[in-house]
Amino acid sequence: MTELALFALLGLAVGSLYAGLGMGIVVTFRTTGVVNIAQVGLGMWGAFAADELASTGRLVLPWVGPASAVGLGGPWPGWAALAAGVVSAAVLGAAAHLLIFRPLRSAPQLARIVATVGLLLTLQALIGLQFGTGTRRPESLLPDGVWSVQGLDVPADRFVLAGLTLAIAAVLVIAQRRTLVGLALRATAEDETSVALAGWSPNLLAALGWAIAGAVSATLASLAAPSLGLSPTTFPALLVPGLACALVGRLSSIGVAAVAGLVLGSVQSVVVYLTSQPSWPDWARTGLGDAFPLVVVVLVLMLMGRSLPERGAIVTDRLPPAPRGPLSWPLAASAVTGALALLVLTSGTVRFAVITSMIFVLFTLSVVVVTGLVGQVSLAQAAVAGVAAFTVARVTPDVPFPLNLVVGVIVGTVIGTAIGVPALRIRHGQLAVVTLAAAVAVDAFVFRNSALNAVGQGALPAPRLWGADFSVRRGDDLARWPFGLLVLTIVVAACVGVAVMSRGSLGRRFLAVRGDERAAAAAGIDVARTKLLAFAISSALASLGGVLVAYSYGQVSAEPFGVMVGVTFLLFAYIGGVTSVTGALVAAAFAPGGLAFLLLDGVVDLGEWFPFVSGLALLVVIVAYPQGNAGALAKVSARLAALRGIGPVEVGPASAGTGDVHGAERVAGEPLLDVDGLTVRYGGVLAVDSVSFRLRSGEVLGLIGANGAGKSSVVDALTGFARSTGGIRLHDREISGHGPRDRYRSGLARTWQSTALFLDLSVRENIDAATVTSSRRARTESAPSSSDPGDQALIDSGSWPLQHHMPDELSTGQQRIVGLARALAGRPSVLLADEPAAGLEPAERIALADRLRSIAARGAGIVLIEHDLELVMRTCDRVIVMDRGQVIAEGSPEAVRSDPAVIAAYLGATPETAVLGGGAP
Ligand SMILES: Nc1ncnc2c1ncn2[C@@H]1O[C@H](COP(=O)(O)OP(=O)(O)OP(=O)(O)O)[C@@H](O)[C@H]1O
Repeated sequence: MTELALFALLGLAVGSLYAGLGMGIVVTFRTTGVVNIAQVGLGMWGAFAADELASTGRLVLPWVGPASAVGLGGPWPGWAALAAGVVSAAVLGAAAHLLIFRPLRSAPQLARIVATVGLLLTLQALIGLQFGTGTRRPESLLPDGVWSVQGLDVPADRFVLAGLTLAIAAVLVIAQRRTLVGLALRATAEDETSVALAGWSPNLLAALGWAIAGAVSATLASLAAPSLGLSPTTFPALLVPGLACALVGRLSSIGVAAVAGLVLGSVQSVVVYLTSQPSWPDWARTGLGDAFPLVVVVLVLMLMGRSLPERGAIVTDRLPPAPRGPLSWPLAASAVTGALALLVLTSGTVRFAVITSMIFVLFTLSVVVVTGLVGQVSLAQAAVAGVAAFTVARVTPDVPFPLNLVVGVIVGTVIGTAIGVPALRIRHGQLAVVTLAAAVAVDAFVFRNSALNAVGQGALPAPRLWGADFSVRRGDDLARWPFGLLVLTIVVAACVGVAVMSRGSLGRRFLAVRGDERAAAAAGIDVARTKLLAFAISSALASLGGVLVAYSYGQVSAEPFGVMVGVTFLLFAYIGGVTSVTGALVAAAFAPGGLAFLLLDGVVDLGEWFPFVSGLALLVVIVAYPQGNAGALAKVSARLAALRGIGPVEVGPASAGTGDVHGAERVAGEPLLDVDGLTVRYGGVLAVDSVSFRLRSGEVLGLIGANGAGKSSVVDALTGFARSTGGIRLHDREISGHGPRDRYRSGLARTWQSTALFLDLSVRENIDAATVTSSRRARTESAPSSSDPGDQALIDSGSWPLQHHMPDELSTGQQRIVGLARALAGRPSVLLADEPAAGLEPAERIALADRLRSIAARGAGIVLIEHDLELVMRTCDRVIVMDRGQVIAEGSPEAVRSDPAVIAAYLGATPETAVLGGGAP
C-alpha cells in the first residue's frame, strides 16, 4: 500500500506534463476549434530551447540553416532560460496559427487534422536537427529535497509541480471567466462574426490562444523534464495522454484537463509499478502503462459519444469529391504496363524503391477506404499493418507461405476492425485521438513486448509458391523481380477491387455515411455496419502491406510500423488524393523510401534535413491545396466523364410522373401509426409534451404550429433520432425501442428540413442508396419501371428529370423534392414530410400537394409539416396544431383554421390572413 502511494506521488511529475499538454489542447480547441495533435511539439520545443539556453547560452530559433542559433555569451540563469523557452513556444504557436491554421479556417476538418499531423512531424524533425536526437536531462529549477508524508519520503519537486499545475489551471480559468480578453477568447471559436462586431480581431485572438497554449505546455514540459528526460523520439508516448486529458475535460474544461493529467500520471506510474512485480505475468509486463491512456480515452469518448450525431451537431464541411465515373480500363492497363516496365528495366536500389512505392499503395489505399470514402480518420493503419507482419513472423514456418499471409491478414483485419469500434460513437478529431492512442498501445504492448511477439527470431523464410522462390533478395541481387511481380499482382488486385467497390453499391453506402450519418440511417443504411466494414477492408489492405514490408526487409521489426509511420500514411494519402485509387498511387510514388523520394534525394542531397524539409513541403502543400490532390483529380475525372458524354444534362422543369393518380378517392383505412403520449426533452427543454394521434392508411395529416412548437422533434422522435418516452406503434407493432434504420425498414420514412441529401452522390444514386432491395435491372432514361422502387419514387415525387444531376446543381426546392423521392424509395407505408414545400414556386407547391394526395390514395399515410396554410388546406384530411410542445387543436383544416385558440397562438392573426407559423422560411 505504501509503495502504491509512493508511486502515485512520483507519477505527479509526468502527470503535470500531461496536464500542461491537455490544458494547451483545450485552450487551442476553445479558441480555434482545432484538436491540436502537434501540441506536444510546441511544449517540447520550449523545453529544449530553455535547456539549450541554460546549458550553453545559445538561443535556438525555430528554423534551420543560417542564423538559426544566436550565441548570447554564456549560460543563462535557469528561470530566465525557462522564460525565454516559454516565450519561444508561444511565438511558435502564434506563428503556426497565422501561417497554417488561419488560411485553413474554412477548410474541411480533416485538412486541419492533417495539418496538425504535418506540424507535429515538422517540429519533431526540427527538434532532432537543432538539439540532436539523444535524451537530455536538464537541471532542475525546483527544490531538490525530500518531503516526508505519513512516513513516505517523496521528492519535493512532485508536490511543487502538482501545485504549479493547479495554480496555472486556476489562473487560466479565472482569466477566461473574469477578463474581457478571456471572454472574447471563449467566444471566438463559437462566433467569429459577433466577436469581430464587438471590436476584437478574431485572428489575433486565435493567435493569442495558440500562444497561451504553447506557453502553458512549454512551462510544464520544462519543469517536468529534469525528472523525465527530454527526447524527440518519445513524442507519441506523451502526446496521447495529453490528448486523453483534454478529452476528459470534454475539450472545454481547463480545470478538469489539469486534474485529469495529474491523476493519469499517478495511475500510470502505479500501473508501471504493479507490472514490475514478480507476480505479474511476463507477457503483460511491457507497455501496459502506455496502453492505459487508450483505455481512458476510449471509455470517456464512448460514454460521451452518440451513435448518430445530434441535430445541430452535423458537420457541414465536405471532404474532397470522390470520382464516380466508370473505371478507365485503358488507363489502368497503362499503369500496370508502366509498373511492369519499371520492375524489369531497373535493378538494385532503384527497383527496391519501385517495390517500396508499390507496397505503400496498399497503405494509402487503406486510408482512401476508411478516410476518403467513409470519412473516418484513422492514424492506426501502420499499427494494423504491424500486427499482420508480427503475426506472420510468429506463425512462420509452421504455417507456410501464402497461408501465413492469409493468417496475418485475418489477424490484422480483426484488430483493425476492433480499433474501428469506437468510430461507432466518436467522430472527426476525437476519432483521430482514439486511433492514435490505439497505435501507441499496440506499439508498446505488442511490437516492443518481447514476451508476446517474435522479434529477434531471425529472418523470415523465403516465400515459395509452386516451387518458385519469391524472396526479395538472393546473393547480390537486392531486389529480385519475382518479388516485385508478387507485390505488383497483389497491388493491382487491390487497386481494381477498391476502384470497383467504390463505384458500386457499397461505395454508394460509404459516401452516404460520409455525407450525412443521420440521413443515411433514415434511408435504411446500417451506419455502424458500413463503418465497420470500411475499417475491415481498410485493415485488410494495410495488413497485406504490412506482410509485404516484412518480406521486403526479410524480417520483422517494430520500426516500419511505429506510431509516427501511421501518422505519415494519413498525411501522404490526404495530400496525394484521399478519395481515389489514383490519389493513392500519386501518394505512394512520393512515399518515404519510394521512387520519387529516391530520385529527389539523388538530385538534391538533403541528408539529415530530409524529414524537416519534407514536413515543411507537406505543410505548404496542404495550406495551398486544402483538399489535397483529390480536388484536382476530381476535376480531371469530371472532364474525362464530360468528354465521354456522361456529364450533367440541363435541368428541366419537374414534370408530373406516370404514377400520378390525382383525384383518386380519399379513403381513411386501417390504422398505420399510433402515437401515444409522445414526450421529448432536451435537457431542461420540454420540446414535445405528451402528444398522441393516430394516422390511417390513405390519410394526409397536417402537423402545424409556430416555429419552435415541437413539430420537427415529433418527427425526430418517431423516426428514432431523438430520445422520447411514450408509445409508437407502426402496423400495431411497438417500435419505440428501435433504431432509425429498423423503423425505416418497417415502413416509416421521413424527409428533412435541411434536405440532407448525400452531396457526393447523384440524384439517382441518392435514391438507390435508400432502396431496400436494389434493382440490378439495366435502367434506361426514357423507360421508368413501376417495379423499380427507385424509378417509382423519382416519378411519384416529380424528380425523374433530375436524376443525373448532382444535388448541388439543384435549387433548394428541387433538393427537397429529391429528398421526398429518397424517402419514397423504401416504399414506406408512413411518410413524415418535414416542410417538403419550402423553397418551391406556387405552381410547384400545387403539383406537390397533388402528388402527396396521389401517394396517399395508393394506401400510404402521410404526416405533413407545413407552414403554408393554403397548402395544408389543399392537401390534408385532418390537422393537428402544436404550441409549445402540446397539441392545442385537432380537426378538419377548416375547423382548425377558425379555432380561436389556434388564432391566439399565432400572434392574433385573423383567420383570413393567417399563414400559420409566420410564413414559409
Ligand atoms: N437538440 C436540441 N437541444 C435543445 N433544444 C432543442 C434541440 N432541438 C430542438 N430544441 C428545442 O426544442 C423546441 C422544439 O423545436 P423543434 O425544432 O422541434 O420545433 P419546430 O416546431 O419543428 O420548429 P420549426 O418550425 O422552426 O422547425 C424548441 O424550443 C427548440 O429550441
